[in-house]
Amino acid sequence: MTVVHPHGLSAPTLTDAEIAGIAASFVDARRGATALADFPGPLPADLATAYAIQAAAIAGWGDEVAGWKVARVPPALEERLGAMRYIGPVFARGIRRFDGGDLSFPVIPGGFGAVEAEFAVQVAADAPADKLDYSPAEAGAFIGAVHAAIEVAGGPLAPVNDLGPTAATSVFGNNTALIVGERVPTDDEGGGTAGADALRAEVLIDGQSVGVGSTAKLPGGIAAALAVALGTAARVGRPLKAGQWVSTGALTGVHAIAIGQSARVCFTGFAPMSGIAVAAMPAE
Ligand SMILES: C=C/C=C(\O)C(=O)O
Repeated sequence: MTVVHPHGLSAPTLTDAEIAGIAASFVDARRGATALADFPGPLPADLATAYAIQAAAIAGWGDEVAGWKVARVPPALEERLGAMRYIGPVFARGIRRFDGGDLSFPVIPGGFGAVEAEFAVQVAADAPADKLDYSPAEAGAFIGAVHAAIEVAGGPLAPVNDLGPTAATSVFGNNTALIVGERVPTDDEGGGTAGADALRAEVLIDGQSVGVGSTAKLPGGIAAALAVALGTAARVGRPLKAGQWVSTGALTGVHAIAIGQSARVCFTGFAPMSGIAVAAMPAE
């Protein structure tokens, strides 16, 4: 497996052989839809090493990166990791448009699966490769549209959430899929987020409410999350492209879901998005 050191980050603290071995384990497990009971090598101590593993796994997976998920670093770990958020790839084959019908949420048996109510931004313009830091105001210029969305989080690594953000970043960012729902109207049909900020989201699992929330749960709001995606994607050598999607973080929490359970994700005034968690199939 090819290992490259992302040019915009500090040098990884694991060897190239360790990075390649861990990435290969993640690619094999995802391809075979088989679970991993533990991290398949030394757990990275820092996000730069986790991104090097993620980059090798992306290269080994072989699908187009069509967007990124942005996730929170738990506040207690922010200082040690030097970040409030991390990102992970959303692959082209993992993006689905909600058409009003029943959904399915793939979960690897024995792995980890979760659903999250999120807003997904469609990127308005190609980002420059050499700009590595963005303010939320600068990021706002890249917002083409905002849609209600569901992140299907998870993957093969069962204890991913206990192991923390370096594990989640390494294992494809702990993302399985992104379901893009209705577009949120804005006054100018451009890049404003006021329409999204006014909405409330709720997630129900097996008919029971497990969380309510809004963009008030996103520190700095949608534009701040997008700023992290813009900067970090450039740092790992994959600057955002027009048309890509960025899911901007959990509005109501990370809601674990087991195969056979149902989830319903509701945004104020929008048609609910409902589906069942199903066993992920091995990739062809
Ligand atoms: C399991 C993933 C976590 C997120 O997606 C988040 O914090 O938004």
